[in-house]
Amino acid sequence: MAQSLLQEQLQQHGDFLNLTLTNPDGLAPAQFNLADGTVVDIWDTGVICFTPVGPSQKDIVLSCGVHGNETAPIEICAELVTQLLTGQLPVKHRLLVLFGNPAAINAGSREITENLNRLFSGHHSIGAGLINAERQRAKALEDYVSRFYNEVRVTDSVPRNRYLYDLHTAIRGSRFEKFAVYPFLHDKPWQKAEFEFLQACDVTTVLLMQTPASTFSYYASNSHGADAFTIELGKVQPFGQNDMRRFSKARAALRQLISEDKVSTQPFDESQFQLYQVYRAINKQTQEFKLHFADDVQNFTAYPVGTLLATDGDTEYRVERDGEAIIFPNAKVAIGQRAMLMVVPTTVQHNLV
Ligand SMILES: O=C(O)CCC(=O)N[C@@H](CCC(=O)O)C(=O)O
Ligand SMILES: [Zn+2]
Repeated sequence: MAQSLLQEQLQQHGDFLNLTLTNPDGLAPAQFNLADGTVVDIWDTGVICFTPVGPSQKDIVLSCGVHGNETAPIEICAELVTQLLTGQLPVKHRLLVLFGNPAAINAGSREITENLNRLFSGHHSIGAGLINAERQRAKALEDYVSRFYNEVRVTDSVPRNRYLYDLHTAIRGSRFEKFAVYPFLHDKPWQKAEFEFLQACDVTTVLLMQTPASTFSYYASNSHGADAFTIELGKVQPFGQNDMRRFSKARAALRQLISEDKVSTQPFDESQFQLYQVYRAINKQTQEFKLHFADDVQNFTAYPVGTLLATDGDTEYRVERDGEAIIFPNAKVAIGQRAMLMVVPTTVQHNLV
């Protein structure tokens, strides 16, 4: 499509998601300006960057569709991009929006060949000779994020803070409908301001990780020093079946984050949060891995000590500690990957700024 026609269509209808899904394998780079001077750069399919005219103190990355069937975050990001492109929402800070895995979104599936969210921090290149679309996309997404954060602008007098919010929905229901995963910070302190932002998004359950991971949020946090999170906004639903009212606070907070200097937040009060840390990760070792509870058991369900949770061949996994709760149980993962996390309540008082 000619660039002028593309620009006209995008500014009229703002349907970047449609453009992405009709070109899942790639899109030629394009650049144009919005009426207020904001520069719009399309870097690839599902990759769109907004640069405001004035100085910017924040570099914000919003991602969705890293798992193709997690539709609510895709609808939330598509709505934001539409509002920006059609001039309904001004952009105050530099913003990169990523629709992670367009082919999987088209297929309505979590992944095509491999779980994209296990391929970051270079994991896309581990395993000689293994090349597939998800590995290529993981590498490309890393490169786009690096390019975005490292861009030099003479108009910016202070260093810009980096953020990445990777939006997901979970396979199961959850005792706490919305929750965030705070990647391992290697002893750096957790950020009060980030808990406050999460609360503004209606997210008051946070899982504090204690080890590196191959996820997108850990990559942004560890490789770029971004305040980064995986945010689970609810349960997976097909397109059109999400009750968007359930995300009104998150949508409003994201709009404010993008278009205003400050997001309206409440001062951090730990008693308003449910904080967890990982007690142990259970990885799938064999094809016989089996969960011993029903598919409708919710994330953060705790069982009495001794309860059989899973078997993997001859290995039995039973509850070891009072309060130990399940999260992300999935028997269908590839061998060697995380099949379930066991989490326990914790506190952040000792390492918070
Ligand atoms: O519900 C599930 O089992 C998975 C939902 C999901 O995609 N979660 C993310 C969490 C990423 C993280 O640990 O930061 C994932 O598994 O990739
Ligand atoms: Zn996901």
